[in-house]
Amino acid sequence: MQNEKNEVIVMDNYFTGSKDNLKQWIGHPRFELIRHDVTEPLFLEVDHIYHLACPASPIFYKHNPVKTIKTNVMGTLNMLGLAKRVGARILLTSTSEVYGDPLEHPQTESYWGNVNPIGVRSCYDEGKRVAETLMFDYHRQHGIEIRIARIFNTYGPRMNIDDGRVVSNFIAQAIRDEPLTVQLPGTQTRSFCYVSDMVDGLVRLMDGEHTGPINIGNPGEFTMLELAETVKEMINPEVKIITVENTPDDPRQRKPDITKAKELLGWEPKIKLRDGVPFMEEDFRQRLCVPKKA
Ligand SMILES: O=c1ccn([C@@H]2O[C@H](COP(=O)(O)OP(=O)(O)O[C@H]3OC[C@@H](O)[C@H](O)[C@H]3O)[C@@H](O)[C@H]2O)c(=O)[nH]1
Repeated sequence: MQNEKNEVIVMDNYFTGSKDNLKQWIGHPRFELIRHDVTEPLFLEVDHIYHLACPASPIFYKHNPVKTIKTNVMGTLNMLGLAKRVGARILLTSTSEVYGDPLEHPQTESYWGNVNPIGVRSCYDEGKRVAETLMFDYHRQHGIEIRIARIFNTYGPRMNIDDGRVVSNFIAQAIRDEPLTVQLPGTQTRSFCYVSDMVDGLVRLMDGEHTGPINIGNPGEFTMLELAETVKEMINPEVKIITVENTPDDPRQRKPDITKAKELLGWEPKIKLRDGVPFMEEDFRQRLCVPKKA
């Protein structure tokens, strides 16, 4: 895929995305960039649609929950309408949040989840659940070719430094000599996937024969205290770790079962957290203009 001569059209409303991350492609003969909000219809001729639109950091998606659910419902309807009109294959990036606060561990794709329908996270987790429903209804009713990835926590260079998710927060805090803020109780777990592994999984899913849903995530599981200790040890052994209040409905555990991804896509993550953190540290140090201490 990477070396194919595809023409790529990127659509972004820049609510959380940045032009800076795209500037290297501007002017490329096979690249186009459109400022557009997915909640409005779009008419284009395409054969593959990667539907990734939606803020993914809890602080951003909770900032304007009505807009978040519109993005998931109207945005997905608009992209499915486009897929139907031009006969394109469409991939939805769903989320591990469809499992809510899971009572099964690790999470397999057949688990239906434990989700609060009226909570502060519902705009995102219920939004992505209805987006999955829309995908399957268009598939069954109109024969649209669909792919659904359930993405687990992902991190990597060029994330917004103030994104608010835990890996970027801890790395930025360690670089700035600020205490690492572990939200209570600190024993909650997450499994972190490096961005290049994630992209590889999404491309394999799009190009393969299986609709999904398929979990794409790294099964290496950490408590938030362990993550803070790891970042402290790797970036700034002097930094403090403090505990702070958590937010409602924070899932207590999360780890993908990736048997399906391995068997159906031949996909497995390659980069462990300890290998990925230094890449992100280097990028954040450059952007924050804080060189590594000698
Ligand atoms: O500074 C922080 C930020 C977060 N945390 C904790 O770290 C854990 C992870 O929180 P994040 O905000 O990074 O991400 P969450 O797991 O809550 O949500 C994410 O889940 C999977 C994706 O689909 C989405 O990107 C996002 O919704 C939570 O338990 C949170 O309480 C901290 O301890 N300190």
